[in-house]
Amino acid sequence: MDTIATGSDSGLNQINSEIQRVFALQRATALRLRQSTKAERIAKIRKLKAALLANREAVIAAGFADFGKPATEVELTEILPVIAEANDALRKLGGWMKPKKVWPSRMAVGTQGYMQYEPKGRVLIVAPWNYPVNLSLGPLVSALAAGNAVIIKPSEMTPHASAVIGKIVREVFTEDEVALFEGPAPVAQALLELPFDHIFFTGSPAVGKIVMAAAAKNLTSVTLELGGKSPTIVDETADLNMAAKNILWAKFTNNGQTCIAPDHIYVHASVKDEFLRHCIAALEEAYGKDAQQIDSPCLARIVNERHAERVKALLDDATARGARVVTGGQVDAGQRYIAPTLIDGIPDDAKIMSEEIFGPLLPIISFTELSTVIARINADPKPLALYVWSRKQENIDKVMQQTTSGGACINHCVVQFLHGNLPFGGVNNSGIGSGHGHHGFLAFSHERAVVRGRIMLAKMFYPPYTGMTRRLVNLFIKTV
Ligand SMILES: NC(=O)c1ccc[n+]([C@@H]2O[C@H](COP(=O)([O-])OP(=O)(O)OC[C@H]3O[C@@H](n4cnc5c(N)ncnc54)[C@H](O)[C@@H]3O)[C@@H](O)[C@H]2O)c1
Repeated sequence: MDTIATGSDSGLNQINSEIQRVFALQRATALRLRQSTKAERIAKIRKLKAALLANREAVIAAGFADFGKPATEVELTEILPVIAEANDALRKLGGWMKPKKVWPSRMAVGTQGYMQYEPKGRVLIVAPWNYPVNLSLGPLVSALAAGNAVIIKPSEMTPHASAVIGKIVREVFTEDEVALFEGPAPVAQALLELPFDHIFFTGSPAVGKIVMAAAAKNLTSVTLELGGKSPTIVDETADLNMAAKNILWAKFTNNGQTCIAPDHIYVHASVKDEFLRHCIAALEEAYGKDAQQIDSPCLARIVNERHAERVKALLDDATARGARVVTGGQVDAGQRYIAPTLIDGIPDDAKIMSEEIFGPLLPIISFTELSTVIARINADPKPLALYVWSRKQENIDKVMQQTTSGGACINHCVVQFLHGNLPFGGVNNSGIGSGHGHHGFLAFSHERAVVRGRIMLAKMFYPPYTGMTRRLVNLFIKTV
């Protein structure tokens, strides 16, 4: 599929007919997979895992070729999460697949009820570029665990990663089981016209809306894993050294191009200077002093020129409006490099305060009243993640009870993604539904409600309706 040039109308027509052919082919497979056993699904996940490990060096090379990503970071953020997802499914799939019995409710006395987990059928996974392997193959594990036929559309922005993902998929699966179509947005749009049984999309809220609108035409269910601005709060009681190190690790891994990276920091005014000193020390320890950082082997690059310009424009806009660069700020357009940058004194109307940054810029905003921070967070679209650093339970409770976000960490950042027993997802603008572990299995399954009749109490309500029927209904209304 990747050999077809998608830039021309004829290329797009060709890929469109390929998409239709594979989608039609997957119909029979999806029907057959309804009866797939635990052993069959496990065999597929094992093969996928083995192929990923066998292609480990190629994945590392792709990460470097696409955006200069350090090998350790590729292993930590691209390979390890998929292996963890696969191992979790391998260990627990039997339990997940087993029908779950429920007690009869009062209205259903005399019956036996259970939930049966069925594969949704033919599912589409659309992935972004920032963790291309993790966010294609992670959901693929869940889709296979649930017994689906799958089409994957990776991002066109990381072509080397897409090529490796395609190679792995073709090594392990026949196209009726799992197929992959590379290409730009029109390829995704051609896929979105098809009546898939589920779409699992990871990307921006703007494209998420396009996906949901397209899905609505076929009443296809969606999981939308989106982005946004994830706020981080550091109060006056926080362990500033630990907070600085952890926040900067979470922010500058992948050069800030992480959906759950701390987007901006609210720090209590009384500890701001000390926190900044810890941040500068932590940056120097991780990447060297300001001018040396460009040569650090631990910093990835911005994915392409367009994004490098977008991030630089956010920085320029903020400084033009009076913001101060605390550290960083160096730009090397040729290398798509922007230094890890802390910015202070940003006016509220700066673009960086409303757009998802998705790059190595970290605004630091001081506060004196926690309630004003909470009000600001609640005035913005609901974030994907929220982080609070504090040793005061009252403050933690206040933040956790008065705000919302897809996920949250207290005295930690980003590890909610790695916690396989928690649902990973957003809320409204940052996403709909969730993935990972059992929640990923459920996203790709239909939870079918089944009732088996035993004692036929419903006959009390059969017509012809008599005074007795009416009295029984009234009795139920009072007692149910
Ligand atoms: N919630 C999460 O798990 C998560 C993870 C990673 C990234 N993200 C978010 O993803 C965004 C960055 O990734 P991106 O730039 O690749 O996102 P994107 O929305 O631009 O693209 C995602 C996918 O959608 C496709 N696409 C682009 N335009 C389309 C269109 N008009 N119609 C149909 N499909 C289209 C792309 O080809 C790509 O495969 C950020 O907002 C980030 O926060 C979220």
